[in-house]
Amino acid sequence: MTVERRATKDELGAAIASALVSEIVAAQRDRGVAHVVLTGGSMGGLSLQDLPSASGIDWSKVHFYWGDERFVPSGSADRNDVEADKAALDALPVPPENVHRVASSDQAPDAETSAREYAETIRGTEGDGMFDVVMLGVGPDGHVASLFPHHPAQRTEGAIAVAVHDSPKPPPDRVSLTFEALNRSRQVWLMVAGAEKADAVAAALAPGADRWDVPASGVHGTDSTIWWVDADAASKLDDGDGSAS
Ligand SMILES: O=C1O[C@H](COP(=O)(O)O)[C@@H](O)[C@H](O)[C@H]1O
Repeated sequence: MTVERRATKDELGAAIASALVSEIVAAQRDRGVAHVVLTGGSMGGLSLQDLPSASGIDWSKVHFYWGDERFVPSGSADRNDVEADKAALDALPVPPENVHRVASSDQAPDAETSAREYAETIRGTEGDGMFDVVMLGVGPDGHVASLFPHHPAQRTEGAIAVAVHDSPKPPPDRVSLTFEALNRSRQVWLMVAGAEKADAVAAALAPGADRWDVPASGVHGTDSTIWWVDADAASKLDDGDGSAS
């Protein structure tokens, strides 16, 4: 596990965006194709800012997914894919069939159907659910994707995606990748900026942290786990080894 610190949110976003381009290039070099999971929230758009100007990427060999999605109508400002479209996807020559969106409330009768369809899509891609990079925002309560503290959806086993109801953060109905699916990624990046997240970062990185209490503590890449934090989010960590002060 590595903690990558930058002074400001903008510097953090720039560093992540540049690293993402490098990882897509590396995945294509090593395996011919890149599978990247996007996030919504405050870091979602910033993490994608370098993609439109990136060189050396074969866009026909990049697949995009989302770690979670809000179960609302297509095009709603609440959808995580709307922000990603604006930030980068609209400007990229990625084949639409490589952009694996979670079905919205006008496309699926309920979040359970949407989650099932999303899982089938993921299972059917070349990566077979093995992602190269999963990018995750972290909420002030320590949630990642739509896996919230003490919410039963966290405990889903044997599934790639789960319907989430009664989310403590609106909107209440969502679809999320499960811990099992998130943890099949080569790299997991947790991206956090702001003083209001400092307690969550410290709690997630504290020895013995329990994912039931702090979901962000329960996601790990098979190759690496990187906590990308700005100075405010890192303010309750000690001198940089990742443990809480
Ligand atoms: O609801 C969500 O929240 C998290 C964190 O969002 P932030 O605005 O506090 O950064 C986000 O990562 C997730 O994708 C989203 O659905």
